[in-house]
Amino acid sequence: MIPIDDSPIVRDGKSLILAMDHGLEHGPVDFEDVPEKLDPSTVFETATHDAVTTMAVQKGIAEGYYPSYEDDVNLLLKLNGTSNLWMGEPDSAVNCSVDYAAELGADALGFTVYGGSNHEIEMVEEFRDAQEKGREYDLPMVMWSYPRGQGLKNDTKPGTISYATRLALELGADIAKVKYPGSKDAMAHAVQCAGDMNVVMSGGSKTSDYEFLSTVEAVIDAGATGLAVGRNVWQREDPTRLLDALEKVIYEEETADAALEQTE
Ligand SMILES: O=P(O)(O)OC[C@H]1O[C@](O)(COP(=O)(O)O)[C@@H](O)[C@@H]1O
Repeated sequence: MIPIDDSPIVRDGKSLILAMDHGLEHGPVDFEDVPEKLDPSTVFETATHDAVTTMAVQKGIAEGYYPSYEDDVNLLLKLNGTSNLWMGEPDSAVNCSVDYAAELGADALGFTVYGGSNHEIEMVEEFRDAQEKGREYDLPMVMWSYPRGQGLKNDTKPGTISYATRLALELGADIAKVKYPGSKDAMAHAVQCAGDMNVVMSGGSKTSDYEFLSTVEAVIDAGATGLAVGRNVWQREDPTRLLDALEKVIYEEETADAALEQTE
């Protein structure tokens, strides 16, 4: 773990990572209700909001669109990723080198590790190479720490999420991105297992404003340092309004109710 409070992807100790790698991970299905968002520029525009500390994309999106936004958006280059067409045990191809991510202007790196998969050993070794190379550029490493595989029937169980944050700490991540384990207490334990490393919650599929903000409130109360979110922001008709509210809950530690009231 390196000190990351001065990193551009951290604001007052917190982070809001806007993720838009879904075209690879899930396919065009996530854009069915918002076809205009198939144009990555629309999501880069959303990422210019002050609440967003960085935007996470794959190499092709960074190459094609980041040059127009490099003054206004911090780039998190997701180094690996897999399509939903892959039917084997969870695995993720390394799609971009750290050198090339740095050349593209990355401020941070992202890497998925599916602990518990039959491919865990190779993924962890690939993570090792990326993490150590990233240190040469002072690039913080965000681990998408997603225990998943044949042996894991429930990948959001409290014990599993606590294992996910601990695994990220021990392998040298600077931020662990994990699923919500279902309660504030379980999240607090996952944060405790991470030591001094930052922990952010993964957004998940779109829910109501109140439901989403209440979960974020619980996560911040539990000591997590923010969010890595995609669909719950850019699938909304008015992402700016939700980001205004998220800004209040994450950085000002306001309640979901207060944040919603102020952004109506
Ligand atoms: O593997 P899963 O659970 O389907 O989700 C993967 C997606 O979730 C994210 O980690 C976060 O995005 P969401 O907030 O939309 O869930 C993306 O980076 C990624 O594409």
